Amino acid sequence: MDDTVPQKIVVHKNSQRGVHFRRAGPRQKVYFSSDDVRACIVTCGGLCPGLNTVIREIVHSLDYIYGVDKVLGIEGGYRGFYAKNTINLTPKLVNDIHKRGGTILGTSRGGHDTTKIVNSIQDHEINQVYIIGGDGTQKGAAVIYEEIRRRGLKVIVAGIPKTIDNDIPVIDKSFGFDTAVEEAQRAINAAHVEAQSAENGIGVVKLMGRYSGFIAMYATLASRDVDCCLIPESPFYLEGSAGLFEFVKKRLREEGHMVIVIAEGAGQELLAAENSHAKSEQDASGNRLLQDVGLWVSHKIRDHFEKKLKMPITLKYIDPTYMIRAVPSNASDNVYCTILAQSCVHGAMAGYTGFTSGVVNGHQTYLPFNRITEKQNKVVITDRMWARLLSSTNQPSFLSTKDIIQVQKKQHPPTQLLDGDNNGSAISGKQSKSMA
Ligand SMILES: Nc1ncnc2c1ncn2[C@@H]1O[C@H](COP(=O)(O)OP(=O)(O)O)[C@@H](O)[C@H]1O
Ligand SMILES: O=P(O)(O)OC[C@H]1O[C@](O)(COP(=O)(O)O)[C@@H](O)[C@@H]1O
Repeated sequence: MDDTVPQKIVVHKNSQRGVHFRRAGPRQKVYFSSDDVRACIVTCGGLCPGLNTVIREIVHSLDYIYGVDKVLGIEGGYRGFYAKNTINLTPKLVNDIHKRGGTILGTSRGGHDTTKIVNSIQDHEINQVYIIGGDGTQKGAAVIYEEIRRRGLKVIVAGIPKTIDNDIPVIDKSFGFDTAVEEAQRAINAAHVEAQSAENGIGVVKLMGRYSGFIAMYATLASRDVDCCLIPESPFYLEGSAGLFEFVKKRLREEGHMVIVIAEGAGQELLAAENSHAKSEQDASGNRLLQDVGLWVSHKIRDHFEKKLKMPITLKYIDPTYMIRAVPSNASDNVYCTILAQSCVHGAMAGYTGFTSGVVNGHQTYLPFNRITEKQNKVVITDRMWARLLSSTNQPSFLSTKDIIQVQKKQHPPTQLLDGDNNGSAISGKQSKSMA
């Protein structure tokens, strides 16, 4: 490895602007002339609008800006390095792909075998690896980077963070999130039309958000047709005077119809309590598989109103989750993907490695992988945005004063985001993943 440039990454809180970065530079420099670059791109984890746009922009930037024309696409996620063929990515081939959802390279969960992956990188004589994916993927990228260093290879590893859930910390937002919020409006609108047209009509819409309710929160705020938004960060309950059933009854009495938006990770503890023998299952990457809370809450509401209260309702449950995830990125996400991809290529061509490309407080930064994998971004239910949502829907907060104090303690740990300080207190929704 040629010259090593150790840099201290300082992250501090600035009262005006939140988290702010100084000299957030990665550590190694690995220089190449354009003629020598042989790059590859891989996409891993769940789908997200904008993946194709990022692939397109990496290929275009490498070719148009730096004259690099040897770019391989690794098919099918990490396991594609050792189990599949590669494809040559040319500017012409990728020209129109941003108009399509998904990823032209394919993706997968599990299958991260570091030795096989790095062997394959060596066999293909690849010296720039662009890795697009969520926190699991970026953890995988960090391991590949360490193995490359251990073997003393002259190979750059650069990441671009992806998750539709917007739960990657530090960065301003994840690409694809805006598109997801926009697309969710169509489902909410359909639920509203259905509910409005029936007697005691209730529309229930499930949106993605495994551990965080950002899509549900922003989709609710954007729509104005939503009467109640339920997210993983804000536990809710059904019975009692401040519970969901009572609120539904009140809204039906006042308005004659209502719409509930529920993030897929909400209320999982209620389902688990009812189903205590059910084995908790995981996907190939070690992510917990969720039970269908939308279906569950729909059944509960039906049972309560029709069987217990003998009150007729018309409930329609809409699950648009995969339809939302499959759409192409919208205009603003396309621009955002372009910024991330171009900056990532500039970083790699400037010789940096072991970084992921992200926008922080409006500034393009290169972040070490661990910065974005050590915790997860969550909706802070004692912050203004959630308060705005509560005011907008006028739904119950489902919280007592004691709960609020506990939430504040949990969500505002005393330590600031200074280097090394937050490792111990990191919250991880995907703890101790088992590798496939
Ligand atoms: N801790 C880890 N170390 C190495 N690889 C990992 C780790 N966690 C996940 N991966 C790999 O990253 C890929 C994507 O992870 P996954 O959790 O499915 O999606 P995401 O990247 O969107 O979080 C998978 O191939 C998985 O094997
Ligand atoms: O694609 P799968 O395996 O069904 O996973 C669905 C999950 O993927 C997500 O869309 C995003 O998860 P990742 O960030 O891990 O890719 C979640 O919202 C959802 O729970």
